[in-house]
Amino acid sequence: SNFPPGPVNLPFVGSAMILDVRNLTKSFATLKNKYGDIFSIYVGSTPVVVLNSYQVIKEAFDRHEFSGRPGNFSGTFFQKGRTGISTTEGKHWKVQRDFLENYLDNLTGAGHKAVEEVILDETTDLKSEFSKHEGEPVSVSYKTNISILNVLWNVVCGRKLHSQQQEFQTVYECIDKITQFMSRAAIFSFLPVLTKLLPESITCIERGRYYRNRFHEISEKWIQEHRQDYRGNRTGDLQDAYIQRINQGDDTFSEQGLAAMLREIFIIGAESESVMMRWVFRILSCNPQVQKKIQAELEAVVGPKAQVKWENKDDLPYTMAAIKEIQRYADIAPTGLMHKTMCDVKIGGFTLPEGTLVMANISQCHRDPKLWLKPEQFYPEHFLTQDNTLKSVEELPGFLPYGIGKRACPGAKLADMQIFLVVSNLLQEFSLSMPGEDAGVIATQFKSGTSVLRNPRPYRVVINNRVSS
Ligand code: HEM
Repeated sequence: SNFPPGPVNLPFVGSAMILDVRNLTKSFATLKNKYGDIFSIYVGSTPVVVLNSYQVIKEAFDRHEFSGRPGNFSGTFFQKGRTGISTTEGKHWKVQRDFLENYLDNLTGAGHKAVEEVILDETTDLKSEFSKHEGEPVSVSYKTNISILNVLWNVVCGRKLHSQQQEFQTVYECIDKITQFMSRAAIFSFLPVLTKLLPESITCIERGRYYRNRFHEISEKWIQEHRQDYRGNRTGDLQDAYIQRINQGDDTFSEQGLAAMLREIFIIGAESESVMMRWVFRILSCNPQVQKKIQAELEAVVGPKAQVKWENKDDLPYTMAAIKEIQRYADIAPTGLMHKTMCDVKIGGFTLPEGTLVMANISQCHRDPKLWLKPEQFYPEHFLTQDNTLKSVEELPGFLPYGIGKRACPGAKLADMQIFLVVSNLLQEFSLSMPGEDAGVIATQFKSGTSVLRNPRPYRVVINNRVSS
């Protein structure tokens, strides 16, 4: 009876008639004006509570009571059930998540040199690929995806794969097809009956299942190979560290759990990084003045030839501000992943029963005129103080590219490091521009959806060597 208010719930379609499903955040803005920061909508017959301001999102997601996860169709489909981190909750989720978070914190913290070397190595390969196509309009996705996959491969398997190798190509194809399928299938979480009613040509479930099964076989094969290599005294990569926990008999650690974690890293991690890099290249190529400022700063601080290192970031406030502004402006996960209440909870004067689905309107935070001077524009100065130093996290409420609280992305530091090293080292050598016929409109392919990443509209970029041009 004390449930958050919202628009009318119609049989079968829920609130769909009044929501613009291709631009959910626009509909949420209208509903926020009518109902306030906390309201509810119905997706099919399922109520979903939507949180619409930084304050309520932070208040909720910092609390364990909001750390549940619904067993949604896409997540459980690709994992063949609820396993790993993103689809589990309670003790299993906490232990598995702590393991990944600690592992990645160590990797990107004091001992970050090893992973930095791997990223820099990939950046060098990327630069030589770009050199081959100087002056031509090119699509950068495939090339950047190779370096993203190779870095993740190194983290989990301790080795690099050549992009020409069959195994690499198979993994690439599986990730591509599975993520495409999951984004299309998000609606089945709320209307599972559609999987029975619609023909395969629309649901594509058979195809999704085929790639899902192939990826399961591959992840299980990696573990068998690692097991055969492992002598109990090597803690080089993530699999070694995880196998050590299995051998110790630690609760919730198993080969199946490791396989699920590997799939999650490659599906959630690689795809998020890939989408973010697509925005990086698009936004930078449309903003030559910002590139010039980054290049001037790099030249003054690091010099024209020396490789930019992670430790340089503290002396490069403008470069860091531009990268953060890309993350805000791109707003790749407008509603993040859905949460669920673990018990009956109270928030903002409302009562949410145990098991209520909760969605954060992250776009609202990234576009809030109370938090950002020019919310609809790309403006790196959002992240700088008046003295041109980088603002601290405390000065940036509403900046949530990785979510917030108990479920915030455990891969954030690794992704930040990779974006910084790629952007800074590339811009030192190259400038990015738009092909002549490109009008420079920065737009999304689809405005937004539920648990779906926002991609930029397909584009090409011209890469010019700064010395030769
Ligand atoms: C630019 C890159 C990335 C972005 C923007 C991003 C963003 C996000 C967001 C918004 C969430 C949902 C948070 C929530 O549920 O409230 C999330 C969850 C997650 N991310 Fe990332 N992510 C990125 C890269 C990565 C990488 C590289 C990895 C792994 C190495 C990773 C692994 C995960 C996992 C396992 C979860 C689920 C956490 C949980 O349920 O406790 N992500 N990410």
